[in-house]
Parts: sequence; structure tokens; C-alpha cells
Amino acid sequence: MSTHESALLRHYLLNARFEVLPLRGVVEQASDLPAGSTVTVTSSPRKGTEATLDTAERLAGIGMRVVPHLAARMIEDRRALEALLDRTAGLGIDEVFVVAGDVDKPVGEFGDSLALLRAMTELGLRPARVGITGYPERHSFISDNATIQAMSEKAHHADYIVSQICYDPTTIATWLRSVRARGITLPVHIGAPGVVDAAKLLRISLKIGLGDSVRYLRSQHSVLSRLLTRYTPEELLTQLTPAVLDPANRIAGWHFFTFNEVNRTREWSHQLAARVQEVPA
Ligand SMILES: NC(=O)C1=CN([C@@H]2O[C@H](COP(=O)(O)OP(=O)(O)OC[C@H]3O[C@@H](n4cnc5c(N)ncnc54)[C@H](O)[C@@H]3O)[C@@H](O)[C@H]2O)C=CC1
Ligand SMILES: Nc1nc(=O)c2c([nH]1)NC[C@@H]1CN(c3ccc(C(=O)N[C@@H](CCC(=O)O)C(=O)O)cc3)CN21
Repeated sequence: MSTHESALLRHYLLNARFEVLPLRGVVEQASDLPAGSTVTVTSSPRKGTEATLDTAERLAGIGMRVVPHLAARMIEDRRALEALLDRTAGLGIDEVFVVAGDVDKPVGEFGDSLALLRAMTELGLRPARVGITGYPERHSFISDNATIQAMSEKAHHADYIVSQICYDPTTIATWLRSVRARGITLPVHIGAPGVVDAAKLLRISLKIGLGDSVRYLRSQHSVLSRLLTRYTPEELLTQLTPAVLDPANRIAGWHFFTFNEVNRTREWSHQLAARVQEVPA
């Protein structure tokens, strides 16, 4: 590995995005992150968009660069969207991540991410930076055709992609190549779980309908599963190194789904960065 490559890997580890849920204790968890770290806040179908923005406000208050998730299907109409974007801008937040939203039926006029993206632009309230989803594996109930079609339409309105959790590095690397082959040039933040309680991660993975790679995770850890209490993404990251370093893939960095285990994830990623430094060129 060249000096430049190891410097890039360290940069990605030290500048990763940390995704959190709008739950109690999250601000304390995030308080040890370096000032200016990017923290993204999910949209909870149970708590609503206001909970996301309340958490975003508190995280901005401790110096984080905050990215709220806006879930299209949970937002009633343009007026509600306008109010949300006004509040975001008022907090000094200039970036949002747009998702469809895990609700069976849209509450109002926005059925998917594309509809919300278009409305933001039409209202003249589009934040400076906007992120969208990407699916290395098939979504549990949305077809590959639909997510691929959606990506090419949404790409015109977006600045970057964050990939959904996938435990198989080969699947992620293949997906990156196919995204580029389709002519999509947006930078990709590769989504990976943080250092998270393994049982919790498995439960969540099944709940959000992840694909075949969950089996990969299970088989890989089957022997050790009774001993292991924490998942760490180290093996996944290591195996992804060639794909991450391939300029054709236009990787922007890591996005860690922390499920609010921010401290452990930060400690681990900073330690890993220090170890990358030790590898001679
Ligand atoms: N990949 C990720 O990191 C994240 C994924 N999600 C969830 O993934 C799902 C898809 O979100 P996006 O990728 O933003 O999709 P999208 O809004 O870009 O839609 C992709 C395609 O799926 C259809 N679709 C969207 N939601 C649907 C639903 N609930 N039922 C049936 N068809 C639906 C759309 O009409 C479109 O054809 C949502 O449930 C979203 O909340 C949420 C947060 C993060
Ligand atoms: N379909 C989907 N929806 C998402 O919200 C989502 C993804 N995929 N993939 C990437 C991450 C993972 N996210 C998740 C996953 C699970 C919970 C969850 O289980 N939430 C619980 C509360 C958690 C708790 O109490 O600890 C809930 O009931 O809402 C939340 C966000 C957000 N993102």
C-alpha cells in the first residue's frame, strides 16, 4: 500500500459519518466525537420527524455537523415540508438525507423520495447537500428494478449515496461497479454497522429486511456467536480496501450505522486508523 493510500484509509476512518437514532442518551454518546464530526439522525416512524429535528438541534448545539433524515412518506404536504426545511436552515443545517420512510401508507402527498426531492427544489428550499440511498442487495420488498430506476431519477437531485447495510464485501464491490456501469457518478459513502452488540444487530437486520448477506454474517460467526457479544466491521472494511481505493468507485468515505453505540464505534475506528498508520508503505 502506498503512503497516499494509507493516508486515504486513515482519512476515511477519522472522518466517517456516524448515524444515530433519535433516542434518549444519544447526545451524551455523541459528545466525545471530535467537534465538527458528521452525525446523521434517522427518522423514526414511531416518533415522527420532529423527534429527528429535536435531536438534530441538540447535536448541533454540541458542535456536530448534523444531517437529519427526512422520510417522504411521513411528511404530510408541501407546507409541512416548508416548515421542516425552514427549521433545518434556522439551525444552520445545510444537508439532509432523503428516504422513503418505513410506513405502510404515506401520510400525505409524498409517496417516495423522488417526490420529496422534486418538491424541495420546486419550493426553492433545497439544502446545499442532499443524500440518497443505495442497495448492494435486493431490498426486502422493493425490486431491484425499482431501486435502480429510482436511483437514476433521484441522482439528478442528489449529491451523494449512502449504501444500505450489507455484510458481504464482494456484494458491495460488485454493486459499486454496476452503479458506475449505469453511469451514476455520485460519490458513495459505504454504509457499515459500527461496533454494535451482535444480538441487537442481528435482530435489527432481520427487522429491516436485509438480504442474503445476513446469512453470511451468521455463518461467519456461527462458531463464535455464543462467545462474541460485539460485532465489529473490521473484517468487512479490510476486505473492502481494494474497492475503496479504486478511484473508479469514487468512494467518499464510511458511514457507520451506530445504533447509538457511538463511543465504542469511535474508539474502534480511531484505533484502527492508528494501526493503518503503522503499516509500512
Ligand atoms: N438504505 C438506507 O440506508 C435506508 C433505507 N430506508 C428505507 O428503505 C425504503 C426505501 O427507501 P428509499 O430507498 O428512499 O426508496 P425510494 O423512495 O427511492 O423508492 C424506491 C422505489 O420503491 C418504491 N417504494 C418506496 N417505499 C415503498 C414502500 N414502503 N412500499 C412500496 N414501494 C415503495 C418507490 O415508489 C420507488 O419505486 C424505505 O422503507 C426507507 O425508509 C430508510 C432509511 C435508510
Ligand atoms: N428500511 C430501513 N429503514 C431504516 O430506517 C434504515 C435502514 N433500512 N437501513 C439503515 C438504517 C438502519 N436504521 C434503523 C434500523 C432499526 C431501527 C430500530 O430498530 N428502531 C427502533 C428503536 C430502536 C431502539 O429502541 O433501540 C424502533 O422501534 O424504531 C432504527 C433505525 C435506519 N436505517
